[in-house]
Amino acid sequence: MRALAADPGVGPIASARDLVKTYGRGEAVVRALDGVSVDFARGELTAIMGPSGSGKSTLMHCMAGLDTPTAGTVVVDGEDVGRMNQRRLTRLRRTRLGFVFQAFNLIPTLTAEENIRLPLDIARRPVDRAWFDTVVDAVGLRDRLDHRPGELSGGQQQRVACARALISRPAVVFADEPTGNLDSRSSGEVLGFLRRSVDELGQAIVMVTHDATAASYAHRVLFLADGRLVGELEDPTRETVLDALRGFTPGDGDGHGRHEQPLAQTAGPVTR
Ligand SMILES: Nc1ncnc2c1ncn2[C@@H]1O[C@H](COP(=O)(O)OP(=O)(O)OP(=O)(O)O)[C@@H](O)[C@H]1O
Repeated sequence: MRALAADPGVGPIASARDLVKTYGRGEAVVRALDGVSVDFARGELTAIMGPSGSGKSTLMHCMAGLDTPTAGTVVVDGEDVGRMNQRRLTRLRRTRLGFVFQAFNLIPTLTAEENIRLPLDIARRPVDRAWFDTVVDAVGLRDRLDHRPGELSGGQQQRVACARALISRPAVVFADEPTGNLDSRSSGEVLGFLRRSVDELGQAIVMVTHDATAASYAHRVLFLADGRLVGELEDPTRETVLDALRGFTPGDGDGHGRHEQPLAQTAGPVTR
């Protein structure tokens, strides 16, 4: 893969401060996020883990402007997401953010190449051929560009979705369970690509996952429990992630989870 110098910039590429998100009212209120402060670094793959219902997707959706926080601030690439109207939010998502979902969400009637170019075509922006080639070679899809999704394996389809997420050179790619529908070999291909796109292309990626192996590809893992950040691991391995997860005791009453090993407790923003 050809290494391109990423804009080093200054400060985190995305941050949240005191993020609260509640759903419902009165007795039925659910506090999905309960005061989350976090920084996501440039050129870093961050995994978010935690039990079902701990707020992982809500955090990602609030960071990406797909959901509106009840309180707190979200800044992405220097812009205060909470102050944007719908038109500016849509523009931010189209031009500055990339998305990869568990269901690949490819357009079945378009070829792999057309799917990859789609965000640029929708935004009526020209395709930078050199960048297109870099991304296509990085995902290893050069000889599949004329194929439609139905003619591709699950892993290949997800690699098309990854290339589509990167084609507009987004500030951040948000990946929600990107390997949830893949076998272990295809998962390895997709995760290897995501990690290389960070290390060699300077992309920032935030990935929600339940899978300790997937999390081990990250530079850093954040752990959520009951809408709060309860710990983090640097340079994780599958074993250290599993150890940390074993430290959670769902339903332990205080709602904060516990850890067998000294994960950083997150009273303030989690930063690298
Ligand atoms: N649109 C909604 N309306 C009401 N409650 C919601 C809504 N979205 C999420 N919740 C609740 O907020 C809490 C956090 O949900 P969220 O989907 O963020 O968790 P998660 O950690 O991503 O879970 P999972 O791993 O199961 O996907 C849960 O209790 C969930 O039921």
